[in-house]
Amino acid sequence: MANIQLLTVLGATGSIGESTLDVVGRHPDRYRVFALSGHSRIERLAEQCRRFSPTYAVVGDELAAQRLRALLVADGASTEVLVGEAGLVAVAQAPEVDAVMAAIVGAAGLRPTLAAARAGKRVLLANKEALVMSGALFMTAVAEGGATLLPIDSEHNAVFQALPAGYDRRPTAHGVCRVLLTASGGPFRDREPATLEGVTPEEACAHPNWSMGRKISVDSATMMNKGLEVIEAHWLFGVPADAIDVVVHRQSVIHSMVAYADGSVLAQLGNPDMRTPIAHALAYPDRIDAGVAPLDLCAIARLDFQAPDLRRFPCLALAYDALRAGAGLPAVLNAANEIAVEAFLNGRIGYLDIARIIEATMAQMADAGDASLEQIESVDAEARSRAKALVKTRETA
Ligand SMILES: NC(=O)C1=CN([C@@H]2O[C@H](COP(=O)(O)OP(=O)(O)OC[C@H]3O[C@@H](n4cnc5c(N)ncnc54)[C@H](OP(=O)(O)O)[C@@H]3O)[C@@H](O)[C@H]2O)C=CC1
Ligand SMILES: CC(=O)[C@@H](O)[C@H](O)COP(=O)(O)O
Ligand SMILES: [Mn+2]
Repeated sequence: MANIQLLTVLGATGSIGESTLDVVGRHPDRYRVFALSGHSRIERLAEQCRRFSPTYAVVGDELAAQRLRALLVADGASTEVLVGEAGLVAVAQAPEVDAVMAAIVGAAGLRPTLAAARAGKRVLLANKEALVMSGALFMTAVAEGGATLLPIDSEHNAVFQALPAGYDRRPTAHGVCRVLLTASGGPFRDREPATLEGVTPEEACAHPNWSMGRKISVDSATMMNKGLEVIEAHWLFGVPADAIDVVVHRQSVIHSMVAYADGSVLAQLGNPDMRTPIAHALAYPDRIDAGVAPLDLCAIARLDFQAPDLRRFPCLALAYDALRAGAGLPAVLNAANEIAVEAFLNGRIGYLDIARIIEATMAQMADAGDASLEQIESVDAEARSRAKALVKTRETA
């Protein structure tokens, strides 16, 4: 029997957080929860505290902390409530913690995830934006902190499973030629761009295969999600942009592939349920029950593949551009995307404005650097402010 692992779940109230707690709840003999974090869903966080009795819960501000404390006192719970980024960093790097699930959405997760890496934790990385923003710095933190980095993103978890044991980010040394990331194509994969001007946030969030938070659902619709994943794959596996392909595979059954020098292509398959990569990373190298139904290939019957249409999905091309440009451009891309997606979800701009705003922000910040965390955060702040100004011009257009 493995030792009991003590876990911090950052972003516990979200889609990945809930799936993580579902898997953890199936294995009380393997996992205990040290800390949970939430942001707006305070009642849900209180319910999770009731179920998992963490030592700490973290929320964004003092008002939310007061609400949570009142709910916990009514339950007679002993969970202590911490506040803000300092609280997130504290529970990510606490000496007692073995593993940190990094499942906050967006740049808000950067500092706590970096703290977990620097403290040498087993980092279960869902928060792809943190890695996209700070790639070189983040991978240095993992190496210097002695952390174990395990990908949760379904494609990267699949690639990790298809790579040889002991893979050390040197593709040619291991006979790895290409990484093939599969993409569902999202809800608009069969639509002509000219028909997308007036699509609503609800339509964009209606992913054909996965149930996810709203930000990543819009990213899947624009295929910026795949663009972020190309950059994520570059940093995780040391593969250059030219050796990372995107293959549209509408069934989301093959989660990604690795092509080798001898012509072999290794794939990982499974039902589209995030509890599989979560359970894989939690238990690695063991295998545990994730509560996921077995894959029925005969019922699925066929698997389709096609090349992505970059005219239909300009965000994917912008992400390749940012990766090839290097330095701070991925952080600019990410920040502009976060602002544009939020504006779209709030009904302030149209769907097609998302790519236009990102492209214009990147053009304005072609010299952005990434030499330090402070520089990355200042690039992030400047890109947000420029993207917000562009949102204003499109709002009134
Ligand atoms: N969902 C999925 O299947 C997949 C997700 N990912 C990645 O995982 C991450 C999480 O995605 P997902 O679970 O879908 O997102 P959700 O929106 O469902 O959850 C996000 C989590 O982050 C919290 N949060 C939001 N804003 C802040 C903030 N400013 N400070 C601190 N915490 C905050 C939310 O709290 P609250 O809800 O209380 O407001 C929630 O716990 C993303 O980076 C996404 O790209 C990767 C692969 C698959
Ligand atoms: C589940 C997961 O990992 C998501 O990132 C998923 O990949 C979204 O699907 P597409 O981006 O392929 O539409
Ligand atoms: Mn993914």
